[in-house]
Amino acid sequence: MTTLLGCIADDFTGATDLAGLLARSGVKVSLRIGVPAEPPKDTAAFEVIALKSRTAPVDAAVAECRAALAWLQAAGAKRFFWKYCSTFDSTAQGNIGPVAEALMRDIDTAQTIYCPAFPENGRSIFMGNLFVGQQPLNESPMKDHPLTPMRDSNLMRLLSPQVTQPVGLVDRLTVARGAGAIKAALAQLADQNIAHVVVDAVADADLVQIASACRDMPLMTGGSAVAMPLPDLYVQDGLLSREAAQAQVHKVDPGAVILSGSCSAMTRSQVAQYCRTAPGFRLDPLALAQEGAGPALAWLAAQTLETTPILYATAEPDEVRRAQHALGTARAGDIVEDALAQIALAALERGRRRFVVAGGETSGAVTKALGVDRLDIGAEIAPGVPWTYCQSGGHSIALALKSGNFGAVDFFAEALACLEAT
Ligand SMILES: Nc1ncnc2c1ncn2[C@@H]1O[C@H](COP(=O)(O)OP(=O)(O)O)[C@@H](O)[C@H]1O
Ligand SMILES: O=C(O)[C@@H](O)C(=O)COP(=O)(O)O
Repeated sequence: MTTLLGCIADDFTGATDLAGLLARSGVKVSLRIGVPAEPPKDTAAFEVIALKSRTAPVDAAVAECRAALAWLQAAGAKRFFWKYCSTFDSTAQGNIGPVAEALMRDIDTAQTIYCPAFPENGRSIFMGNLFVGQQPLNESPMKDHPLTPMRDSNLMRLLSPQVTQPVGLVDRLTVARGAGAIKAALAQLADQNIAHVVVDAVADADLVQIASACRDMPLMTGGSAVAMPLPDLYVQDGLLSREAAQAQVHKVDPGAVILSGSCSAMTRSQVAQYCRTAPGFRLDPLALAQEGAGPALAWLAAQTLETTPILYATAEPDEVRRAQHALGTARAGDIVEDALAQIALAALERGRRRFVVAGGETSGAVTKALGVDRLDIGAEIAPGVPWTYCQSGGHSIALALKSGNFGAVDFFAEALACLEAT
């Protein structure tokens, strides 16, 4: 069917997060890995294109997102959603702002909103400041992220250097007055030529009002949660019928592996918890730089298919800094991503069909290595982390791509149990 909402996500965990939240309403959501080479065919009402552009050079990220936009326009979409991290992961150069401005130019629209709030996962925005739980972003563990350390909590200050046009705010006091007040505030800001508007939200009810106010905007931007109300609003508006829904039921053989390249605080606890009861192999970037992934691959080969081993580069911030100092930040990340990608392929060759991957960049590397081009969305393990199903090397496989900070401490065991139960 004609695509109603065309979504572009800057990383793969973000894409499954968004697809999972849209799918909660029961509508069909299609998730493509990278910009499809073929013109649109068999498209869904909600199309999500997953890119690995979060930490790419600005020009490359902009070019890739514009290509994704062109594909979604060819699929018939007139409304678009630019999905980035609920912790606004970006550098002073981008890529959130430059991509938004390029998309606005191509779509020919003068204003967009920025709302990374995700209350279910503890991300809220008040007076333009982003909080992670009770901590301002810059005091949260995101201050130590290996690739995009977040050292400011103010979204207007973070966004301004990334864009050429003025940045404004619709604050919580306005949002609390509902969709009409939000619309009026946006119109007033548009009269002042404010192109980029951060919108406060501290609870799901705020997001419903924001989505309601902005549902006809050609471009919305944010985390997944502000897009979640859109399917129901489109149904209310008569744009979509519930019949579009289709349950995704897939059978996937057993044999699982857990791969973690996330160094986020939550992933560190999850890895430590899982290692208490399961075989684990720690990947050290310095050792990988010298001897490659050989020892990890040999270790994996010695594990029986009945156990679910974990291979992880997950490390404390001081260890990450040591590796980055010795190897350079980008190279340290690439070495780890490359090793985990090789390990994923070896696991597939050895009969493992269920993959739990922690980390957005890591998920991008693993998914690319597995040659996956389209994912179906399955059961949600934790808010923002669904199981997904796809084909790799002629096999049906299941992939759970976990954002660094998502999931509870038992996430890995829960993910495996969730798949058994479906
Ligand atoms: N021990 C380590 N030292 C340096 N970099 C690491 C280490 N472990 C993982 N990395 C890199 O850190 C980055 C983590 O990013 P990502 O996978 O997106 O996780 P998250 O979802 O937590 O942001 C990846 O590029 C990964 O390769
Ligand atoms: O919005 C979010 O927090 C996630 O969907 C997301 O983008 C996570 O990125 P990583 O933490 O890098 O996995």
